[in-house]
Amino acid sequence: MPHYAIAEERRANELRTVDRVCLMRMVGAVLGSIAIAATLKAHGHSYGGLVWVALLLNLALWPPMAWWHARRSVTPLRTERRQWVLEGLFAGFWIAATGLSPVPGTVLACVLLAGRVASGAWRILAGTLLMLVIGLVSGWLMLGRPWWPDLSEAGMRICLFCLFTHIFALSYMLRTQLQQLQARNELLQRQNRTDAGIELPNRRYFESRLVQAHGRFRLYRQVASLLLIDVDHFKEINDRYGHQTGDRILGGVADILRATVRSGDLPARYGGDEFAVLLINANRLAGQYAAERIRRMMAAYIQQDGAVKACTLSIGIAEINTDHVRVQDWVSAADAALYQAKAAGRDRIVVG
Ligand SMILES: Nc1nc2c(ncn2[C@@H]2O[C@H](COP(=O)(O)OP(=O)(O)OP(=O)(O)O)[C@@H](O)[C@H]2O)c(=O)[nH]1
Repeated sequence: MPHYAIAEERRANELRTVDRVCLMRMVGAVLGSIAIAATLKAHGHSYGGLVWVALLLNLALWPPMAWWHARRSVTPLRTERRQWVLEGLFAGFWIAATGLSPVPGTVLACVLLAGRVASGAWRILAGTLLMLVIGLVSGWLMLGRPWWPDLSEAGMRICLFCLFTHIFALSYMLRTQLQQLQARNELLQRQNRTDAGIELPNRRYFESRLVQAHGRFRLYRQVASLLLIDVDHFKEINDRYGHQTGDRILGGVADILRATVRSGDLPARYGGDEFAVLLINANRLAGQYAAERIRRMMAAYIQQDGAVKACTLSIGIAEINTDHVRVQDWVSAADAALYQAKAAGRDRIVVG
């Protein structure tokens, strides 16, 4: 992937995170404002209207402003983290404004800190806590040291409702994120074991399955056969008809392999113009039938495609046996059979 594409993908990921954070910020701002309003309504007459205006601005302006600022930034996540720290100041102020009342204070602290803890950004968390203390102390002094330890039952209920809703919303968001991460992980795993050109399993994955089949034979004597398949004179096909035609023929071989094997078996691209098939519960005779089917289908495909005059396959087969102490011994046996098929004139099957 070119460098600029990686940078673009990273930015797109960061913007998605900014959107998610903004959503949680809006939820937190609404719930926090409800808890603050419930407390102010009971105690905050001394402040006058200014504190309500500040609350309204904090609720209505801050989340969209923070979102807009982060999205416009060259480094959206870094900007977002700075905003997280700044929010500590706001929360500290509101904890002071609610007279250090423990219940709304807990709601505000939870709304502020839970997301930071979930993201594991410990330095940001430390910065946020510092700002919270600064906001709390300066706000408390500025507002005349309000001290309202008691809260009405109705206020308490509202605050508990806000706390519950926030925990619920955060859990739901984390669950959604986890699901997306799992889906992405599965996609990466699939890509990691697939040959991108022709959508067949790649050699690395194939070899891991060979190891399993070898282990099952040694433990339970479960028989298996390995087919190594090579396109004959493929270099000539490339040279004569061009690489695009060559690629199409390789795609055709892949389709044939996919169509021939049973569900438990595994076809793979072994490298270049070489393919492999692992046949589970198949002895050499079953392997030979499968190989013949593949050769017949290849002949039909070449005739139907019409792009090249002739293109054949050589196939070496090895059924696993007790001489194959290592997996490599089994592969070497199939390789030797393939070599014999080539040496004997190609377009044939040799059972090792
Ligand atoms: N078009 C195309 N060609 C490929 C690809 N991978 C490998 N090749 C070509 O496949 C050819 C393989 O040639 P060899 O295996 O050396 O020999 P061959 O011509 O097939 O002859 P024999 O195997 O001896 O019958 C090389 O020319 C590679 O460049 C691919 O993905 N697409």
